[in-house]
Amino acid sequence: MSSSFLDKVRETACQFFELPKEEKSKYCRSENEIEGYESDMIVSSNQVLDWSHRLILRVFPEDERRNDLWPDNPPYFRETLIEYSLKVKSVMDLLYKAMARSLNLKENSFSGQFGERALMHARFNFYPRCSRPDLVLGVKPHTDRSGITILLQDKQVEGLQILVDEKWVRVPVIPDALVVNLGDQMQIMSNGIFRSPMHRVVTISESLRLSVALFHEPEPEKEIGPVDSLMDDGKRAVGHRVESSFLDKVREITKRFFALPMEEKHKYDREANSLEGYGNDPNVSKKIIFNQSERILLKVAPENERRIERWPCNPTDFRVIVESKKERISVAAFHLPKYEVEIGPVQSLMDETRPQQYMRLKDYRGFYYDSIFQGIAPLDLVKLNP
Ligand SMILES: O=C(O)CCC(=O)C(=O)O
Ligand SMILES: [Fe+2]
Repeated sequence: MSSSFLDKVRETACQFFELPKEEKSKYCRSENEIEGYESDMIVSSNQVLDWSHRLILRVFPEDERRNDLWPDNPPYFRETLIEYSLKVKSVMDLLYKAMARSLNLKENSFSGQFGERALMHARFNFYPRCSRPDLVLGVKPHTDRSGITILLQDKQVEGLQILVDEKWVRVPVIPDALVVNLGDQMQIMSNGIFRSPMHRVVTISESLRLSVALFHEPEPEKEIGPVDSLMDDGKRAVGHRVESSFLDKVREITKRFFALPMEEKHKYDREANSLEGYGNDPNVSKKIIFNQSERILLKVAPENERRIERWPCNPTDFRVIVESKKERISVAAFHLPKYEVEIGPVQSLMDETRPQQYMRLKDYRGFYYDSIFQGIAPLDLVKLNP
């Protein structure tokens, strides 16, 4: 979608919210209905309100549009929303397929659950300036109930935050990027592998903020559920398609190896200049705190680079187990670019407002170990203008 088209969507929404109150109230939400225009801004002592105005409209199925609630003003509101929704829908279709493929599922495992009459709702959010941002939120913490939500954020003003490990993390404004959020129904269909994150919108006193969210969800009569192959007997998620009995074996040989007497484990010791073998953190700096843990690190692929003499023969099935599912367990877990290949930020993720943050580089290992010597985080070594 072109930058100018996304600007047009924002502009259209803005023009609606700028209409006089009486004009907007023609489209007011009635009690017990979802669609229409509404604002939560009546201040009440015992109700926690959202500091926002919003307009909610069902866009699909087409024959369920409440045309009486679609604004006539600005005049191109309708065509802009329809064009935008169709474009977003095709992005969503791609995402459902890609997410299924990433779990080795059939492409239609998720999209096939939505039905012919899947719903798409548009929610236009308008957050006025707020003199006490410490007291109110733009939107209270919630998860979306959708499959996927695609959010067009304000071009300049941040506000969205996501709860990650019990901390609120800001979602940055990247002009012309769309934010993809997964909703509860995606969490259900993926048997908990894809999460529907808790998020909220904070208010600020300096500027108003606008966002347009499109929510896509299955047709209400259709039963949805976790994709069969994402469940094993104990109904645990095994999206990686490795049977849980095999995972138990991996845990067991790992435990048995570490339970061996020290002399036995020392046979596989890491040599001074090598990463592979048994040991703990290389003791290279006084500044950093070492992990109090033992580990054994083995290169599994490429196959001809394995140092087989470092692979334990005890427990006897160690080599067989590590080897037998190599692609699924070890390679996927430690997948690195080839050391000779230069990597760097993707060009289209950099612009004037978000200049290049990290240098282009080859063989990150060098930086990684240098950083241990210097007692700093490795990413700080490769960050530009820290
Ligand atoms: O305004 C935003 O950035 C997010 C709004 C939101 O979470 C929602 O409409 O569900
Ligand atoms: Fe949301």
